[in-house]
Amino acid sequence: MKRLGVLGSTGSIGVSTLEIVAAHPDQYQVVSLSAGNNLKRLKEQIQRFRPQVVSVVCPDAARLLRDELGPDGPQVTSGVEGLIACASHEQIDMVVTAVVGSAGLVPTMAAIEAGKDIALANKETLVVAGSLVMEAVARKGVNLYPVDSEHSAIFQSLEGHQKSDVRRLILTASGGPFRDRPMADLNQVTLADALAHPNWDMGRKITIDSATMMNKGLEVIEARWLFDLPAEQIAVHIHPQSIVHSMVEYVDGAVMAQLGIPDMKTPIAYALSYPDRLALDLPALDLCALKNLSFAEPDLDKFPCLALAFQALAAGGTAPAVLNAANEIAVDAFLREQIGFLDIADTIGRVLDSHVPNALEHIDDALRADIWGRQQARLILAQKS
Ligand SMILES: NC(=O)C1=CN([C@@H]2O[C@H](COP(=O)(O)OP(=O)(O)OC[C@H]3O[C@@H](n4cnc5c(N)ncnc54)[C@H](OP(=O)(O)O)[C@@H]3O)[C@@H](O)[C@H]2O)C=CC1
Ligand SMILES: CC(=O)[C@@H](O)[C@H](O)COP(=O)(O)O
Ligand SMILES: [Mn+2]
Repeated sequence: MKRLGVLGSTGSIGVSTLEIVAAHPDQYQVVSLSAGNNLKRLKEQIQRFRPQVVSVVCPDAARLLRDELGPDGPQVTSGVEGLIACASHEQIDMVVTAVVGSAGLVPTMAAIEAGKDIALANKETLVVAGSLVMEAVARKGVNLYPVDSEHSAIFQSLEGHQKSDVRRLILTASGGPFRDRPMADLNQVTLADALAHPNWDMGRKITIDSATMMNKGLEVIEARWLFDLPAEQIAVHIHPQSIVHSMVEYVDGAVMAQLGIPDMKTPIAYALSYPDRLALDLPALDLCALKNLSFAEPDLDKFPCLALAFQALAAGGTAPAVLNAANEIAVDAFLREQIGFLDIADTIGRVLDSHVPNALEHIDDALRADIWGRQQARLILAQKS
């Protein structure tokens, strides 16, 4: 029996994780659940999974929930302290980090410091402080398994091989909803257009990241830290079908890939059950029905966010944390329909260009850069309105 903490249980990854748990009650038990503001869904999950501790963002919501659940309910916590409590409860073996954004960093670090294994969906954690997170993982001797589909594919394609034999990692990208739109049209696209991902059903923030291709930029930085390889050995290929989830090219020319239907349950389950495989009730990949699997270089002029991510990775130190912070603010403004699609990349580029990176020696350096990047992005957005 593996005992789980699920951070971000009310979101897309969180719900898929709990569906896997529900299908394998003899193998997984839920110790903690953390939500943001979706109390209705959290209450349903509490009924179903009977956790010992839960957290929500607002203290007022926590008070209401505590009153409603009564003395027989779980411990109800809130804010960052609540996330930390859900990440480090003594009975937890593994924490699934499915919170969105840099809010995932502090609880993920708390889980690592408490000796928990990590199933990492929250890519922003590695973007903001990858070197520090991976140093903590090594120091505490815990396991960190990727949930992100591309990184799970690379993890699987690396099994049984040596890092020194890798020529490059090839991350596949769908290209998002605007892959085939002329660049000149991108100033007119709507929120609804950007939320219409061609292949994946995901939360709103990552769906916009896919439309700008910042998602792939964040994933390049995530791969750099997860697999300890420099940016020069990480390539991105547009693969519209999202069937080949990513690849590893070896020095002898062999290319190892992982294929599957685009459903996050497969990589989530592998992170939960590694090195075993869980039986999942998913449709098989119908190889004979695949008429075309294509690959192409990304267009960095049309998708400047991807270039900005490479720029931040090359700058190092606090630059990726600033890139991520500016992206979170700009995407939030786009989701509120306060800015246009092209304003996202413009804002991030201007924030990044005004940043002089500092060294990342402590988690506080990353958190300070995160705050600074948010402030700068808000200033730029205020000038736009
Ligand atoms: N969805 C996918 O297929 C994939 C997602 N990922 C990554 O996984 C992470 C989660 O993505 P996804 O599930 O799509 O996102 P969702 O938006 O669907 O879910 C996010 C979860 O985090 C909670 N949350 C949001 N903000 C906060 C906060 N400040 N403090 C605490 N909790 C918060 C939400 O709570 P509530 O809803 O209750 O407000 C929700 O439970 C992201 O980092 C994403 O990049 C990676 C690969 C694929
Ligand atoms: C499912 C997953 O891992 C997402 O990160 C997905 O890859 C997004 O698709 P894009 O390739 O369009 O960014
Ligand atoms: Mn991904």
